[in-house]
Amino acid sequence: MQDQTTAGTLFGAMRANPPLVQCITNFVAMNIAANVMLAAGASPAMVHAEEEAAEFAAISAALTINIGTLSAEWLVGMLSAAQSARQAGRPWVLDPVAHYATAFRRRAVAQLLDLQPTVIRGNASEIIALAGGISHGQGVDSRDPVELAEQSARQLAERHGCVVAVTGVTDFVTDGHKARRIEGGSPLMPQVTALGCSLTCLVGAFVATAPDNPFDATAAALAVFAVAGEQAGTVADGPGSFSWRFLDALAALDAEALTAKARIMLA
Ligand SMILES: Nc1ncnc2c1ncn2[C@@H]1O[C@H](COP(=O)(O)OP(=O)(O)OP(=O)(O)O)[C@@H](O)[C@H]1O
Ligand SMILES: Cc1ncsc1CCO
Ligand SMILES: [Mg+2]
Repeated sequence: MQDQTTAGTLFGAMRANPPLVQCITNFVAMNIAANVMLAAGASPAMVHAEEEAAEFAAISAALTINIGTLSAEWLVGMLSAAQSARQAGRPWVLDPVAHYATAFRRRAVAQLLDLQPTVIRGNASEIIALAGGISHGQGVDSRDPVELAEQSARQLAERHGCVVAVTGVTDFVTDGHKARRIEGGSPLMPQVTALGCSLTCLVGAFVATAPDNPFDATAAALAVFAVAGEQAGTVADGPGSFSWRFLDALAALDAEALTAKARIMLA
């Protein structure tokens, strides 16, 4: 029950003081991720240009970087923003979308990892490949179960001194020592594009709220998605209505309901 209470408390604190989160995400995710952040109670800003990304990171409470639709220009902005966040002592979250697919992405992720993300959030195929394992991912879509990525996540967390979250049917989060599984969500979630990217932004909002406790902050963000996703899934007719019902469920969720409904298990 302690983890559920912590998640509820962090959610309440985040909503009471909406953090400014700089989200460098992809063209597909930008709109849905901003709406997810607003519904959850955070304050997102999609700022990526190389001319201003670093300056903006210095005034943001957290930064999130997602390489979904990477270009050379965007990569310059990402690297300078991550450097700036580090210098300012702010947490930052990496979403290594399909990093295994091309040499350009692999190089970009290696450069970003050198800048020590606070949290890495990916699907199972991304996390397995990032730890050096053989994954079956196809483009941005996972083709591996979360259970197979758990050991990779623990290795990555130890190697990079960060929190690693793997999402899928049951999510997994670890800091290399402790670990939790978060149950919930809906099979409709992977049918709607960019919900994982949106979750990465929400992890940014939670680590902004609890920068000294990225493990519990990440678990809380995963629990918010698990509870809202499960609620939306029970009433949705398909991916279209799931999309708006999920936003409504997020907006209606509060700290008490999260504490009562979150299923965060020791792993
Ligand atoms: N089959 C499933 N059942 C329940 N929840 C799921 C399922 N698949 C994914 N989710 C949930 O969907 C959310 C997004 O996770 P997912 O692993 O699909 O991210 P992703 O592959 O990075 O997505 P994208 O790249 O489209 O943004 C998480 O909250 C996760 O728990
Ligand atoms: C579909 C898609 N293509 C690049 S990024 C993205 C969003 C899901 O990761
Ligand atoms: Mg993804």
